[in-house]
Amino acid sequence: MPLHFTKMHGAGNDFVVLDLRDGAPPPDPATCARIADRHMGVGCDQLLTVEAPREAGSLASYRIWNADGSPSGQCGNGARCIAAWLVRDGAAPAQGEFVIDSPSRSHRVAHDDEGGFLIEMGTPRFAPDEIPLAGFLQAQDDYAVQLANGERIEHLRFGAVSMGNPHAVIEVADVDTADVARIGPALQRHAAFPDSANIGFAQVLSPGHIRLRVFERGVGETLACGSGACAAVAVLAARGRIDGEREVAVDLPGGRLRIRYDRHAGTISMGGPAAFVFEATMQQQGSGA
Ligand SMILES: N[C@H](CCC[C@H](N)C(=O)O)C(=O)O
Repeated sequence: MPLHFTKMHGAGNDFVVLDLRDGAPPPDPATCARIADRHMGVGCDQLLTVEAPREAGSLASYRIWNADGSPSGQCGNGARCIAAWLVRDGAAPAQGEFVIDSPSRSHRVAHDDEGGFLIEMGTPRFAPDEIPLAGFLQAQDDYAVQLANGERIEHLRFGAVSMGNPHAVIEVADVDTADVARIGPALQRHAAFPDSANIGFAQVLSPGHIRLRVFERGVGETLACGSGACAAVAVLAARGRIDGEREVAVDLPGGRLRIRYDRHAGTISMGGPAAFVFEATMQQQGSGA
């Protein structure tokens, strides 16, 4: 049965969006992975489904599957693309605010003045059992684990937080030379992260400006990670390395996201772009594809 989809991206983090508001079941994880495959399928970092609202006052809900078929509780760039998709569909207002809900919480959405969206991303959770982070009882600004690096053992320091999905944040002197491809998967596989994690590598340029690269759970390094940008600001603000009270510019390889951490309310909001790339219909691949 042909499958209609919309290809979108948020700062280069790309998505296949399916409209399942009629109640049709989402593709199983193996089919999600086949759709996400950049050679045998459409190709995307995540697959997003638009579904009926789960919370009162919400216009729609969305769910998230990574390129390997694994589900996630949050996708910041995906939230902006779902918002843009609903506005273009006429299901959300072209001005003013509205609410959508992800697997982890409801999100108030507003239009920004650059054609993108501001998304309330919720409260960062630092307690180890909320991340989850194993082997630590109390929330810390700084954790340390040992990683095997060939014959050597290296000590890695990081911050950790949940934005509805698990994140580690490693502060580096220069994101361009950070060993993302080795340290990212090694820390994901560490016993400290029983559900794996998205691994951010953050370089502080000033109290209001950071650079970030993210090795995402279920994908690998992406051009941008919205929840990762929120996680980096939360961890760095908790350490006093940036001024979370004002808007922080987070420059990722695919573009800039604007993050504000209201320490009094304890909530984080994210602003950034959402782009449509194409609409298409794919033949549902049978077995052997
Ligand atoms: N890989 C993430 C989901 C997508 C997050 C990212 N694309 C974003 O914009 O937040 C996870 O497994 O938790």
